[in-house]
Amino acid sequence: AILDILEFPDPRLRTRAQPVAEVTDATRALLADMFETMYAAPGIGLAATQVNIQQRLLVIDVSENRSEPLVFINPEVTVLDPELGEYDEGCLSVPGFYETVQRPQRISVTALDADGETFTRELQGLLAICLQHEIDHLDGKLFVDYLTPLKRQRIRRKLEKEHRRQA
Ligand SMILES: O=C(O)C[C@@H](Cc1ccccc1)C(=O)SCC(=O)c1ccccc1
Ligand SMILES: [Zn+2]
Repeated sequence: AILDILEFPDPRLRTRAQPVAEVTDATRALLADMFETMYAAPGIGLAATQVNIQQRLLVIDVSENRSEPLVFINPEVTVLDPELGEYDEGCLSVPGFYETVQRPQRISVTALDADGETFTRELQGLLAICLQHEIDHLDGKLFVDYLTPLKRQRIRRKLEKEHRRQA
């Protein structure tokens, strides 16, 4: 099913998600809905917080032909190279805005997969950037938090106006 994506400044986007205690069939059903929702948006990532599920799980597919789905449950990141890279990030919860954000370029991640198996993987480039963006969502953080207060306020005002118009 395609799930509703919460939009900034919805306060529910600011909650800190809880660790997944056990990966069950219900977890896998949620992951399937999140992939369907992400591909339909379209997006290259989606965190459970964005669909108002406060669990530490996320999906990513940065491949050109949308054929490399990745699942990260209870992800833990360590920075391998502190050098920062810039990328014009977008966010399905902040539709229509792309802003430059700096993040570490090379990281290692340890997480559970959809079978509940632990894995560790080194990531770089867009995949590393996207994973950090998704983990921020699980911590109640949005990419607009890295912008100046003035830019963030302008984006909030434009989206609030859009939401009023749709009401
Ligand atoms: O809100 C999200 O988490 C999804 C977001 C992920 C992301 C994009 C860029 C940098 C970091 C994280 C998006 O997917 S926004 C849409 C987007 O970037 C895109 C959509 C279709 C094709 C390619 C990119
Ligand atoms: Zn986002």
